Amino acid sequence: MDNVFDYEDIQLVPAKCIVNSRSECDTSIELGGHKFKLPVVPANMQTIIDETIATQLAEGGYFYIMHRFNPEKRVNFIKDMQGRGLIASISVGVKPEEYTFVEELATLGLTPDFITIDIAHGHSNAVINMIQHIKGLLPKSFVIAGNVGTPEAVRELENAGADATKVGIGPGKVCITKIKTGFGTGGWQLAALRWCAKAATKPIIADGGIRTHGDIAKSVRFGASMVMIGSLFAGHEESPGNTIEIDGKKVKEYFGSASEFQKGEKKNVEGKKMYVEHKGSLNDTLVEMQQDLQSSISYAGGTKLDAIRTVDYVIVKNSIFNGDKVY
Ligand SMILES: NC(=O)C1=CN([C@@H]2O[C@H](COP(=O)(O)OP(=O)(O)OC[C@H]3O[C@@H](n4cnc5c(N)ncnc54)[C@H](OP(=O)(O)O)[C@@H]3O)[C@@H](O)[C@H]2O)C=CC1
Ligand SMILES: Nc1nc2c(ncn2[C@@H]2O[C@H](COP(=O)(O)O)[C@@H](O)[C@H]2O)c(=O)[nH]1
Repeated sequence: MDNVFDYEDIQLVPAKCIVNSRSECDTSIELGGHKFKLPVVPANMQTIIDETIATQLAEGGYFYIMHRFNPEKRVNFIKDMQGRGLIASISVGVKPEEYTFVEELATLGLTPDFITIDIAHGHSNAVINMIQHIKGLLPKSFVIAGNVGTPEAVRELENAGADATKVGIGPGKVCITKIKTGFGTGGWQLAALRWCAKAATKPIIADGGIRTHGDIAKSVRFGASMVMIGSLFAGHEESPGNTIEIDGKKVKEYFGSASEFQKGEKKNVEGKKMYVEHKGSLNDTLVEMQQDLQSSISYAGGTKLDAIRTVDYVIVKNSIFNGDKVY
């Protein structure tokens, strides 16, 4: 791979505007036969989403993926969501008990609309076997598999039956994989996304490294159908993390799914905890994201997300912000 770059190194080039108002621009996206308001999904992490937020998002027309860290709650969660006519979107791992869980769902006649296989190193037989297990027992569930960082991995997971793949090894804000292992797409996530998207025949979800709303448009430009975001969604009133005060300022915790705070032990730790500024309501952020993305579409010279996919771009090597703070 040559010519690597990340979000900060790229600017999209404006094209002639064809709308009179940004409100004419449509940010919606289709995934798995469902239409969602934004190509954005909050990370399936314990300090980002819980059952209440999942319900709020589904009712509001947004995509969501529930995390897998309260495994015993999943059956009732699926029943509850589908009982209300909402999509059921859950996560699984690859350990033996997760195979049993998928069998239990099939026996109960429960088909989640979306199942995400949430594993650090998704290019593995463990994930391929789980994709095949789910597809054998729950063929109507839309399976998202990951995480990966290479075209080979995308092809293998797609060939195994995955309906979408999730790209991003190590670019996350609370990730320490790159430091502890020396591997990953941290620092070149956007280029890795482009590399993977060229090989993909099914949707790609870009995961990790989004620091500004403009990064969502850049992800779409380089091949993402959907963008998974953790840190920008941390710290809201509704966010599950604990709130504390530091120097008189309210902050909320955000920790990695492979951190010792999640695992309850110091074994194979590849995540850390941080505190983020308290941000107000989640809905306000979603509305602002939508407005910013509508503006991106207008700069792309179109009325729909697809307009962004073909815009020109320039590489400006870390100079976009010219030393300024982002906000
Ligand atoms: N996107 C990213 O960059 C990363 C995300 N994470 C997140 O952390 C959470 C925990 O992930 P994960 O540890 O995979 O899940 P689990 O702790 O559920 O581990 C799943 C299984 O995979 C094995 N495993 C984990 N990592 C590797 C590896 N590098 N090579 C071989 N086998 C492995 C584990 O065994 P054993 O533990 O014995 O090795 C275990 O049997 C997930 O939510 C994941 O999304 C974690 C790191 C990177
Ligand atoms: N290496 C690790 N990556 C992790 C961990 N927990 C979550 N994640 C990944 O980060 C993104 C969110 O990234 P952000 O930049 O938007 O904050 C999330 O979706 C996971 O893929 C972890 O412990 N270690």
